[in-house]
Amino acid sequence: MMTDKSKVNELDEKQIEQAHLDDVVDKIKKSENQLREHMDVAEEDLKVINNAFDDIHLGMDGDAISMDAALSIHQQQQMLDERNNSWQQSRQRLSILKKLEKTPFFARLDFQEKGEPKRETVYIGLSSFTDKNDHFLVYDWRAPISSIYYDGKLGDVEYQTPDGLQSVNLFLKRQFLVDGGKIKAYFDTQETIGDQMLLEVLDGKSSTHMKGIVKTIQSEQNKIIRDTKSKLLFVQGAAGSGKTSAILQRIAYLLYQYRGTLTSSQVVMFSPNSLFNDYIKDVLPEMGEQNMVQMTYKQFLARRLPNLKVESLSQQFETVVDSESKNIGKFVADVDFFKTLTNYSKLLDQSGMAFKDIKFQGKVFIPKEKIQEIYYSYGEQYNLGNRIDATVDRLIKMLHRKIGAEMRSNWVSERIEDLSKEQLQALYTTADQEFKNGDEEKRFLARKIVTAMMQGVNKNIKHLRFLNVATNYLNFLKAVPKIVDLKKYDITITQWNQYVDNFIQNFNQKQISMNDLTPYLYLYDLITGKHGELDMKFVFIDEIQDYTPFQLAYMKYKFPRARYTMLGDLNQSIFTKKNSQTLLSEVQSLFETDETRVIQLVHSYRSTKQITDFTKAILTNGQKIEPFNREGDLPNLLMAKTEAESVQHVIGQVKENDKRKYTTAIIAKTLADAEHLHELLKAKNVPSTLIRSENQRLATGTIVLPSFLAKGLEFDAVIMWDASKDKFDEDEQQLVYTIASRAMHRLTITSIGELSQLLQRVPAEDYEIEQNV
Ligand SMILES: Nc1ncnc2c1ncn2[C@@H]1O[C@H](COP(=O)(O)OP(=O)(O)OP(=O)(O)O)[C@@H](O)[C@H]1O
Repeated sequence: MMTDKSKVNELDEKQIEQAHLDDVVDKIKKSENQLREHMDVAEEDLKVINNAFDDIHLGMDGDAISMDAALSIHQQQQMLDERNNSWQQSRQRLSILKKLEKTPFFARLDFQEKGEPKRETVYIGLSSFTDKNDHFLVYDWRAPISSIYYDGKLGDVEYQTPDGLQSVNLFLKRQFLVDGGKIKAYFDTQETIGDQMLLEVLDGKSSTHMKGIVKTIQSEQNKIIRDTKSKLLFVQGAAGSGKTSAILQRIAYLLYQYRGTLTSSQVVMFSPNSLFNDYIKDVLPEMGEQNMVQMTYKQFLARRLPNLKVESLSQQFETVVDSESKNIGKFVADVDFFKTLTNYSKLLDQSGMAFKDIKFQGKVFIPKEKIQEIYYSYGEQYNLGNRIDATVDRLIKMLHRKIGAEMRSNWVSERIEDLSKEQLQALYTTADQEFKNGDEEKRFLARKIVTAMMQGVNKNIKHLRFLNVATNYLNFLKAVPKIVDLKKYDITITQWNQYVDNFIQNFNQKQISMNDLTPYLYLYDLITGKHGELDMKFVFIDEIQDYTPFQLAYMKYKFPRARYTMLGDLNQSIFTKKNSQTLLSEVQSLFETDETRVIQLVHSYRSTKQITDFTKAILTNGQKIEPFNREGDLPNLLMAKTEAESVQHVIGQVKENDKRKYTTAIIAKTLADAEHLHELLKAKNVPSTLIRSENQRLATGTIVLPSFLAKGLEFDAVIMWDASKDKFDEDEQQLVYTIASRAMHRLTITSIGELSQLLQRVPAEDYEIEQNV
């Protein structure tokens, strides 16, 4: 209990803080005004320069341009760029100040540096703000000193500065809840970020876009955010433990830390699907930073093979694999297979590379045997990359010689004779081009015609179309049983041959599976000698459990100089199923041990304690999960006898959720299930939006979506549709877990007839059964 006196003190204290906040807001507003004036001036300048530009252009007659005018244009252009930049910067700063104006700071630290006589007080906010004497009124949350807000306890603490470790004695850590410039409450906390503040934040409603978490970053998350040493930072985190949140803050941190040397285009994030991209796209801009490059792994690869159709998410998810194919699936997804392919490519240095004829007008122009001869005429000191460059040079020279020969062929003379006046004019360099004699003119025209005709051949050579990548890949697949002892992987020769046949069949229909796509492109890169993207500095891979070790090895090859942050939840492997448990060790094998750091996040922040307890019980052999203490209803199970009854249950639950202002996502196992349910709801006049593909946007209101699109997302309320007996196989517990763990406040399970075996093992006290709703 607080005494009356301390209450009075607290009131006074709050007023003092409010007065300070008002003062800071005042200064921010002044600063905004100055910026606006500055922008007005820059805009005026831009207009003046632009007008002057027009004058110069008007002053130029014809194409004769004087040296003076050229210089003047150059100067004007420079001035234009400068003013433009300064205008852009002011605009950016202004938008940050606008945010700061609403919540100038969210924390305060009182401390004394070792060896300094005085105590200091600093305030922490979204961005630094200084008054005119360069005195810091607010420190950026990413500044070195701010880390003690997230990390340490009170007392002696340390933080990292550019000059090394700094020790301070921390007396006070205060958090503010600010809304519209008013301090609603403040909490003094002893430890790291207090639970009270976090509870306030987590109790809020979900939206179609993710929010930032700067005010309440947890100390374990802070480790991820501020790591600048590791080459590989591997984060295993339970569902809802803030992995995605932490990496977005990490990107903001890195952009701040390496300001001037790192741009947002040197940071790439691979995310599970495009829906998810849309979901997180506001987080960085809201922190005043630009978004990184963002794509899905499939987009990254498929853009290179526009003529091949790559298996879709839904196909990938719904393909039923028998145990034989599982072994092969595992084998071709492994790091060992990556190494096998790498070694095979070295053999191609000596012999065996397959080529295609270069054709011209449907006829063989340079036969593949000739190309092969050229290719292997280069000695051992050549590798695949410069061997191909040398071959291209030779082929282009051959092409030029062929142009000379071809000019004398009959079809060229005939073509020249048939040329109309207009066509002739188009070929001449100038309208009144003169020639010594008819022969010279004919030669000129013949060269023009043949060169134009050969343009295609020229392009094909330069684009390496003479390489037969498909045949090379096929040769490799066929050679596999000779290079690898397939028995070790429980694969028979017949099974392997069947697999190769399938690949061919698919390929002939211009289709390729996700599993085959990466090895195919890897071989492509090896034989064309393509370098990776050397400029990429940070690569983030979310939902790592859905990648195969082969794919990760390939990424490392594509971005050889980057630092990697990989995060995921081995409990949520919905595409690779059980194989993922060994993923960590396979990934680690790609990096040096002393460059690798593994961090585990075990606290789940998304869901109420009741929901987390329920979801935890689904996993028989899962990673560690600890619920955060936020209370809510027990998950409810609605059991129906018929489908019609179950639909009524869903409708009833949606209504109840609506009353509580919860948005509901109804998650069905497959796309077909989701479509079917959507129809059933429509027939009952219950409005809902069906999310059918990853290219759609999340809508507000009730949505229906298949499980594989729910990845990474969260909703106030989740209804799991049709968790009936035999709906899920034993090895699909991770999928069931993923679906259930999307719920923040309310989780409902429906079943028709008996309940799924996977849910029967959840202890009865973890949920309520409602038979007739
Ligand atoms: N430190 C924090 N402060 C406030 N909210 C947090 C914090 N950490 C996580 N959250 C919230 O918890 C929820 C889950 O976070 P996030 O989506 O980042 O988790 P995740 O580990 O990526 O989950 P999943 O693996 O299930 O996709 C989000 O609503 C996020 O805002």
